[in-house]
Amino acid sequence: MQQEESNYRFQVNLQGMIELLSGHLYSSPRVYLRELLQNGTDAIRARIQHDPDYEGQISIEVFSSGDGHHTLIFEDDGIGLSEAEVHTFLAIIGESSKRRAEMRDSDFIGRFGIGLLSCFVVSDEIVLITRSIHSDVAIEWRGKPDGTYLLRRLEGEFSPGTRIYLRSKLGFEEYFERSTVRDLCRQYGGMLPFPISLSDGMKSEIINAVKPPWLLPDWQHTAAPEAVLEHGRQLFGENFIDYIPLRSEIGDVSGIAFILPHRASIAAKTQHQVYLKGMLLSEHVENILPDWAFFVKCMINTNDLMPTASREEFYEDAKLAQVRESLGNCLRDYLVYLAEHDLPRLHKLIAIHFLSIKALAVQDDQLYRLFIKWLPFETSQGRLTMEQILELNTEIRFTSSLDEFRQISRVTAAQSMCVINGGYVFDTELILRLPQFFPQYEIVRINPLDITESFEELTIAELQSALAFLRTADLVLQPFGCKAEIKKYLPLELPALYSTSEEATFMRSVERTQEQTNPLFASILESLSQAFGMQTPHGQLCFNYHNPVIAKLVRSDNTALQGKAVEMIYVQALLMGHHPLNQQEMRLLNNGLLHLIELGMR
Ligand SMILES: Nc1ncnc2c1ncn2[C@@H]1O[C@H](COP(=O)(O)OP(=O)(O)OP(=O)(O)O)[C@@H](O)[C@H]1O
Repeated sequence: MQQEESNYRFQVNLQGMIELLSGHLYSSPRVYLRELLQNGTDAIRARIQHDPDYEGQISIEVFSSGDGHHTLIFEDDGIGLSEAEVHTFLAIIGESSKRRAEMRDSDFIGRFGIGLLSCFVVSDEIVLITRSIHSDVAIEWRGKPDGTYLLRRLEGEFSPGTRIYLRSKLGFEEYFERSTVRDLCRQYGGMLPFPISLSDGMKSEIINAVKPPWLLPDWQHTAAPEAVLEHGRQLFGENFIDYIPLRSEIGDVSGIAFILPHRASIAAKTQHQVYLKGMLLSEHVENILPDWAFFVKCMINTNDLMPTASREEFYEDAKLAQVRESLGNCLRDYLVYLAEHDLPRLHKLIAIHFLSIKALAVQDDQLYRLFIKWLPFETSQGRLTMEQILELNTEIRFTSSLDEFRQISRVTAAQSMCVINGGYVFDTELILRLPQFFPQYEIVRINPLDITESFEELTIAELQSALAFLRTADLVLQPFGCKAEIKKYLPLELPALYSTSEEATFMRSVERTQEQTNPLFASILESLSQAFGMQTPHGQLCFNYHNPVIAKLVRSDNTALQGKAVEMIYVQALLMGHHPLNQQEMRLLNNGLLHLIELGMR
């Protein structure tokens, strides 16, 4: 038997929708004012499509009724709504007049048809009085969060436009206070092109009268640089060192990038203030500039990027990627200009923001060629620019990790050997690219174990006298996976140098974790170290025969003293190389110290 089929319609539970929006889509109840400002602006822009000379405005009034509630009246003299439009656009969630074919939708900020619902987060009723420019009749619409609404035609004279009345919900009064409304209007609407007046019945003010100079046409030729920087200071509270105008035809983007007066971290992405068609989208947009541009803070307006429904970010699409590239090019062109025409300013910038420039030079040949000379690197002879390094050396030596650099920086410095620490971000990549631009230089990666090989050997007689000591040292060091060596090197004050390979440093950290972790993980790590074959010695302690204490120790016939001294020198060498100590080594240090104290007291 065939069942009869019936057609039903989906229903929307409006209360549920409001909870969804307020709990998940909107970051705060404050956005209700943003949505009102956006609808008012869109309505004026729609009216201008009919009358290009029209100059619209928005006015807001706030007052408190004696019962503790507050009321906000929001009025625009935009296009208004007819009775039929009220039924369609206000009563159907998701309907928006701004996606209609007859409207030039690129003028509008709204598009999803849900923004007005944000008013229910702060008010139990939305009362809207509107008259369309195409109709003589004004309509009153009263919407409730339970999904019902009342509609009536109003008698009397009304000029075209829309007025919205909101009464504060219990607990949401603060969002209606004059000072809050003023701050929110400034924050969201400070850059809107139409005047926004705010009044509390006693005092009235235009809250967006003063605009930043860079929003004026031709500002680059007319505005004084100090005035631009001063405006940046007021906006972001920083004394920026310079600014760069930004422009991208794709996305119709314009704005300004201020150069930060302090070093910025790559990890903490700079957040920019971004506007969409003059309305603040967010003060925390991170993805509008390339990753390397962490030395600037921007204020940007776009007329042609797609906001997400929360209206706090942009869709990560191909257009956004192109905008990012164009804005990156503005910054890049500025740097190139400085390199060619204004070196003092470039040096000032590099002194603070060399990391950004390194990030850029790594991926861009032209910038590499332009900037590499002035970029600073840490070397065993102190901080030097690449130009200074190239002047002093024909062979460019570097270590690829900070650990390795720390192991050898003191000894290499003492032999007047320049070794660059390639352990910092971008540095090894920059060094490896050198031969591409300076083929006359040879690049050598230094392994700390190689350094000891270049030290002066002991004479046969000296070596014979040191054999007993070396045997004792080997016995002491064996449990620590370390073998003893003895050579002559500078600086004299250094008694011994601990060196190890990168893999062995890794294995030391595995061993330390093994000590601290639970038995299961420890056994996994154990099998890992076996797989790496790390049971054989992986470190080397090279004693310095030039050091007077070592020379004496080698000649001593007190084996017990020699053993204790080797333990302490080993731990000291580890600490000097910034190698963290494991439990066994900690014990060695503690016992050794106590032993010394005891000796002193005897
Ligand atoms: N002040 C106003 N003047 C004229 N029409 C308005 C006004 N406010 C709202 N509307 C009408 O109500 C519709 C729904 O508004 P709502 O704010 O919910 O969504 P939207 O602005 O279209 O899109 P979005 O959700 O992206 O903000 C609008 O498309 C518009 O037609």
